[in-house]
Amino acid sequence: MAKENLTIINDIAEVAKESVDYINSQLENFTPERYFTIALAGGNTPKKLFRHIAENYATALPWNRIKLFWGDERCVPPDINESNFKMTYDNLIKFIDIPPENIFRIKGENNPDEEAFNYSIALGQNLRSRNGLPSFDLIMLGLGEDGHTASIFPGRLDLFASDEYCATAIHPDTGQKRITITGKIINNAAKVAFLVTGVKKAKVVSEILYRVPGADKYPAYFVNPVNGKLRWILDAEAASVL
Ligand SMILES: O=C(O)[C@H](O)[C@@H](O)[C@H](O)[C@H](O)COP(=O)(O)O
Repeated sequence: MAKENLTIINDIAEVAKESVDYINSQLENFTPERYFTIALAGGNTPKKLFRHIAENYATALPWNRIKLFWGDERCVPPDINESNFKMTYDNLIKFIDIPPENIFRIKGENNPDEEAFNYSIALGQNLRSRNGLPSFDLIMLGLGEDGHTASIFPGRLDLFASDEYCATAIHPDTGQKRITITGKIINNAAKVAFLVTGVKKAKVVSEILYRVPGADKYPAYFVNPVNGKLRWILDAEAASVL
């Protein structure tokens, strides 16, 4: 892991400012009709980041030129707390002036197989094509203590070889049905940024970053954008055994 791909933060404000500056700098170089496409992470870690952006940068981004997607979603209705969409809505979307047509919710309440297919179509229709596959401008990923990312869990490394853009998955502990983008889509992004906090993630972060033997059991180990950039953004606790 090249050290320049690793940032240890003291405050989520650093990530918020860097994210806003990066998206604006990219949009400055895009043709006027081109959108910035981003796949957001779910879970709890993004909450503080989203809320900081909502409170400090709600008008600092041209939301009409940004399309929001998710890297994964739980197969639940969008109005319950388990929903990654609800988490994003409550902490970001409800505070920003983004056109509804720029929000591509994974409809987790629908039939998972059908929705995975429908979301794959949406990716193909809305993302730039690179290497013959849809390419996000930015994918934000979280990391589970078991080394999963998006909803690619241990034992499902086949989702890094799959030619599908999206797939269904099952949370190994809860049995919860999920829909996730696949490894090829993740690794076809222009930029992928892990945001990981907390001491509970420190061991898996260290094993992945230092490629220790056996770390290839972790799906996140295989995140390495073919033409893009990979960033690990950690707080001091998550970086505590590096
Ligand atoms: O739907 C999800 O839960 C996420 O996409 C998942 O990949 C998450 O990023 C990790 O499980 C970390 O979750 P926390 O941020 O809650 O630790």
